[in-house]
Amino acid sequence: MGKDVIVACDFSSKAETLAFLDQFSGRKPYVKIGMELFYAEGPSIVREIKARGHQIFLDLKLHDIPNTVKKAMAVLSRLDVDMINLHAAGTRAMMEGALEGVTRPDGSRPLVIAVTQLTSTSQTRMQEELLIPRTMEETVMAYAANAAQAGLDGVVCSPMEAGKVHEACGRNFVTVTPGIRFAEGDKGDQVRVTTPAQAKDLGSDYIVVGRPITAAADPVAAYERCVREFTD
Ligand SMILES: O=C(O)c1cc(=O)[nH]c(=O)n1[C@@H]1O[C@H](COP(=O)(O)O)[C@@H](O)[C@H]1O
Repeated sequence: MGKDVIVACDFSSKAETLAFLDQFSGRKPYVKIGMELFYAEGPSIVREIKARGHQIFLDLKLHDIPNTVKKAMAVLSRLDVDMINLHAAGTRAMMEGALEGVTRPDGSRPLVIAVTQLTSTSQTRMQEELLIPRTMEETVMAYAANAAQAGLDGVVCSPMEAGKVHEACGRNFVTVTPGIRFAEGDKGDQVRVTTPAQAKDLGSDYIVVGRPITAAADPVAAYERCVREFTD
């Protein structure tokens, strides 16, 4: 399962995104389309990038009452994406609704994964601002257990928690891990951060990498460095 680098295409226009992807010439990186690009361009950007031969993680982080999420997922299921996410904090009922909604009439569906605690959240902020009186690891593990119980395929977490998630939920339960920086890189707003090589050693299935690739002087070289560090 996995062992791939997903490139977060956090751009605000189709033109910028396609120009970015064109630099990869023959290569077809796994692409994440998030809120910025989806809100700017709508479903057509998903179809266009899919038609170019990329696998797509649609990252809209749904979080609402179960019925609303189920209906939204049913609409999104018409897009041929490979992975889609929602917030585990929406509870098991919401996650079960999402799974039902995203399953197409022929039984097929993308991988459905739940965001546990954002990689930009520290344990201190989680405890003091979100009033969750547990350790980060306990919280991520509890959310992962809920996601597994709801029938989801995996979670978004930091590489630091990936090993424990696999121990508790099984090797096939997918860990998708943002918060990736090169050793010399700037953390920016990320808090729970590792390098691609550390993510590999910690057992992540997929790493999600945005600015270390998109803002690099040579994005293709940065992508290739991620692939080398994560998969070699
Ligand atoms: O669901 C996500 O993809 C996600 C979850 C999370 O906990 N942390 C996180 O950074 N992300 C996304 O992963 C990407 C990370 O981007 P960079 O920080 O630029 O590498 C962004 O598109 C975030 O929206």
